[in-house]
Amino acid sequence: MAKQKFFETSKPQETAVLVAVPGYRQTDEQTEEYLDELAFLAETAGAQTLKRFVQKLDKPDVRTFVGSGKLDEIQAFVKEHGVDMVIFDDDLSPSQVRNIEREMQVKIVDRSLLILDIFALRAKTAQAHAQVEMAQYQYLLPRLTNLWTHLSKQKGGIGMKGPGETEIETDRRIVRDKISLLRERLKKFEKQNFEQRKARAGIVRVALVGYTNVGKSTLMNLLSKSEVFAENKLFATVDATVRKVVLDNVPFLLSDTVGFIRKLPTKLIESFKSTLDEIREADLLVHVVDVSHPSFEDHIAVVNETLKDINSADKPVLLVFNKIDEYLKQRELELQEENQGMNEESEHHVRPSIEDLKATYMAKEHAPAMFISATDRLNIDALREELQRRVAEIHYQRYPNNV
Ligand SMILES: Nc1nc2c(ncn2[C@@H]2O[C@H](COP(=O)(O)OP(=O)(O)OP(=O)(O)O)[C@@H](O)[C@H]2O)c(=O)[nH]1
Ligand SMILES: [Mg+2]
Repeated sequence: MAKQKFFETSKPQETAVLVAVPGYRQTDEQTEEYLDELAFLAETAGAQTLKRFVQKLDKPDVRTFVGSGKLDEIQAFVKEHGVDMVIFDDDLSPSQVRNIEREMQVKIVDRSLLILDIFALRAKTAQAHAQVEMAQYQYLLPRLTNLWTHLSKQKGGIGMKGPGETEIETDRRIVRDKISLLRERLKKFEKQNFEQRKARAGIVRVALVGYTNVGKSTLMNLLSKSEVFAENKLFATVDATVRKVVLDNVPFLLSDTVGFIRKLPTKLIESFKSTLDEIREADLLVHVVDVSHPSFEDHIAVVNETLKDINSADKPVLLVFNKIDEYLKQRELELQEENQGMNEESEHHVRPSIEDLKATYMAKEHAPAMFISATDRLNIDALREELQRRVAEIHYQRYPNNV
């Protein structure tokens, strides 16, 4: 494993261009933000973004996703700069991939493939590896093309770290066999998980959920004094981690889970069944939000939608706004700019104070919302207290006599 990592990082960085086809209702600001996120995903996977292409269309082109004029424009740039891959902000149909590949003769990567690639890099346990591999095979099955096979052998790199080049080049039947084999392996893991969960029966379970890169693992480490990998990249965590935490004599299990992201197909998330089970079986969800992110409200909506998709929308939630250190820093800058009259003509405005935000969210959710900084340890005691209060409540509801 370590050896392979070393090999990957020592490779020259791959280059990419990004392509988005926003509908007419999407604002330019949103499009830019979404592309920022896609560039961050590409960077996490190890590719440097050289240019972004945007084409506003009612609906993506059925054949080639973008119109033929745009395709020519992209191709000219790709040729001129020797770009390694074209990354699309949406999922492409197998035939779209084939058509675009035929024209461009470079790697075509869509959003799911990029995310799967990051998952493959990040998976640590045998179970997570098997889950990612399963998702990759399912993704690849309808997309096995000659060019793909050819390129993967030649180039390797992003989108090609998949289930091994040798398998891709063989026919679909072998891939299908591989899928059934993995399914059997995953079943065994699930049986083990089930046994583990039986052993944990009775103890209150809390799951950290949220958009990717919001600070779930950092908070997990802080609350459970463990050492889960946290880093400023997307999807640092792919495996579920569970730790026992005791707050003022009240024990509970805390689990860290894979982050959510917009446009993540539920089918793809579904292959992370063990992580999702941690969420589905939790008594309380701690929804962590990166309040310093300009689109944090969109992120909250994405997480709520995803929770709905995995049938976990009706669970009690404690909303935790993290990174207030960064939020306050940004606000300070905005206030300074305002005082200096620097942003009169721009639409830039100062974000609300933490107190105002708190009032808004508490009114909206009818429940306490916490505002913390996991790295600067701000309001962590208050969070611990609230967490303990909520856990104790659940515990006593379940065991009324055990006071
Ligand atoms: N400024 C600031 N940064 C933070 C805070 N909490 C976490 N971070 C940083 O945010 C980045 C992401 O943190 P993680 O804990 O890996 O986030 P995560 O939600 O587990 O991310 P995934 O596992 O990728 O979904 C890291 O660089 C952290 O150091 C905070 O309170 N303030
Ligand atoms: Mg994490």
